[in-house]
Amino acid sequence: MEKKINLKLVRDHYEKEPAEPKEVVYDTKGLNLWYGETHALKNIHMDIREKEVTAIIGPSGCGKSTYLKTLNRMVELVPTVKTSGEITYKGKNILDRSFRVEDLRTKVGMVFQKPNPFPKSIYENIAYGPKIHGIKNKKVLNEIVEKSLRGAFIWDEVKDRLQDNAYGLSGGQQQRLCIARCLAIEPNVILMDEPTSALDPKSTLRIEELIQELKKDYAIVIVTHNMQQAARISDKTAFFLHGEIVEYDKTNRIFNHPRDERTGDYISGRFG
Ligand SMILES: Nc1ncnc2c1ncn2[C@@H]1O[C@H](COP(=O)(O)OP(=O)(O)OP(=O)(O)O)[C@@H](O)[C@H]1O
Repeated sequence: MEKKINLKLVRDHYEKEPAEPKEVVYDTKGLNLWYGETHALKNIHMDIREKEVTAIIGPSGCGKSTYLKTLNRMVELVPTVKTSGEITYKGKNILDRSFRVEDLRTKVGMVFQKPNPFPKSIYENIAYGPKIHGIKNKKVLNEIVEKSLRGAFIWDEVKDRLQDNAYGLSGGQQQRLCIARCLAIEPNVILMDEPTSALDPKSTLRIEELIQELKKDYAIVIVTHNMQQAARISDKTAFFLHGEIVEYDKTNRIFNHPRDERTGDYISGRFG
């Protein structure tokens, strides 16, 4: 017997899927990157949107960190690096030599695997960036420090010890301090390279909660080896393998209905 399709149900289903209204912050088109002879990124196409968490997953050496460091041009610190293709940030090609890297660094903050506070007071860690950008007024600096520490969920823990050295904080606190340091420059994007891999489960959970808050205001790109973390906190996931993107889609889709067998094998732990 012929099975009738209920068109109303089909329409309702698609209408529930919101169109993508969010602005594209980064658009990567045909990006290739070489470290000398090593072809580390191959024909990458990927857009990154505001107010979303984009996770990058894949086995060791597949190019995740390289891609992240290309987004703020940190990768150029390696002298043998060559690129082709383009990455536009708000419509401008950041790989173009005429694009001033300083302009990018004020809009794009980065958090690393190991917390890396400066060997200075908690207060100075936050005030440092704004001071470099010319803010001298003590009252304004105080406000920025408080707002940034509050934004990174760490104000209550440090408000009575702002002049203490940041090295006296726990690892999880140091990582939230580093996130607060990013917020102080009022970025649009926060890049995170395995930000919880050096933290205990409780501190990890706090950072994950913080990421969920931050995405209301920022585009967040996170490299993670932790599949549960990617599934819990990201809106979109890109699966990298041998320098290529195998699949890039909504996180739900990647984890529940991957289109490529290799994606399914990786997320279910069959390799990597
Ligand atoms: N500074 C460098 N000089 C030469 N080759 C490099 C350099 N950094 C990375 N590579 C190479 O580029 C490829 C991608 O490395 P990348 O660090 O981006 O991978 P990854 O997916 O982030 O790995 P992991 O999960 O282990 O951090 C690897 O083959 C790596 O050996």
